[in-house]
Amino acid sequence: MKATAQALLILNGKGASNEELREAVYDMRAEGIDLAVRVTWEHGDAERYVAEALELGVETVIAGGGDGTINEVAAALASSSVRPLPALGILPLGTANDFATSCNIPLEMSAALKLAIHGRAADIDIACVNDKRYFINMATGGFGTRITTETPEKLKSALGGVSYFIHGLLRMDTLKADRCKITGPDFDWDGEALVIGIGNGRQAGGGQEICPDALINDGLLQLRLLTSEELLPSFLRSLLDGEENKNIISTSLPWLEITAPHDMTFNLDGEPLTGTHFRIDIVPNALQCRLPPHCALLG
Ligand SMILES: Nc1ncnc2c1ncn2[C@@H]1O[C@H](COP(=O)(O)OP(=O)(O)OP(=O)(O)O)[C@@H](O)[C@H]1O
Ligand SMILES: [Mg+2]
Repeated sequence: MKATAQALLILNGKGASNEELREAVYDMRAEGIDLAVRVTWEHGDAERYVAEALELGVETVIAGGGDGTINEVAAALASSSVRPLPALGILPLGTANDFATSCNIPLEMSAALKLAIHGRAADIDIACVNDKRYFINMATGGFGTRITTETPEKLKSALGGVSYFIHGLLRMDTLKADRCKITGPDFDWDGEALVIGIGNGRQAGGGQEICPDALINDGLLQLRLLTSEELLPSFLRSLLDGEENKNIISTSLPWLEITAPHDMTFNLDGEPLTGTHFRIDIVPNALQCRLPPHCALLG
């Protein structure tokens, strides 16, 4: 008979040398938890390990990494037809950890691993893009996109989440508005957008609350648009002051479509997708995720 693991941890190779994690894994095993660990080297590895986890029939698949790693694991689970699906656990080991932080998941390894294995699983939504890609946290276009795709690896590891913000400010000269059309149920907008945030979760770019009203279990996406009549410095100021800004359009929708005359790049949980047409649908209750009882993103 095949031995079954209770949990499989899919660890982004960038976090493989973390000693605190190693101890937390050994402690968990000492408690009798059958916890297997797999380490990724590049994009695509996580998907194969999710397939292995489904084959093993584990109760929990744990994504150890940043938003990109959570994205790969969540997408592989959401696109599977296996039922029941294992629950998703999260170990924050990325640079910004926007999803984990906004879900109040502890950053300390042993507490995070305990939650990932023993925590209560809540139904959560995921967003599907063009029927093939997914995001669990946020899709950003415009300014935010350039920040996250162009922040050099070295700056990222030296400064952590703050580096996105600083680097973004340094590159303000390269900022261009994207002309596009956005439609959804009872929603129609056409114009120049500086920043487009589509949130299942709330924050991106290392702690910036782009979609402050988003919930991960309401069956909706919060769309926030900064139109280009606004100058960026005053936008940043209004973000800091929490003021209402007349050039920010905000609405919540179960789906939306974006079309642009030229290629636009969206960042899906920090990983880029370029095209001229994006159809984004929320998939309600697509996954079960082990979250703290005080998770701010559960409605
Ligand atoms: N061993 C590895 N070394 C470097 N990159 C890897 C490795 N394994 C996977 N990757 C890549 O890492 C990216 C995901 O990184 P992830 O988002 O988890 O961390 P991060 O970007 O540092 O954190 P955050 O998104 O929270 O800022 C994916 O593009 C994936 O292909
Ligand atoms: Mg990332």
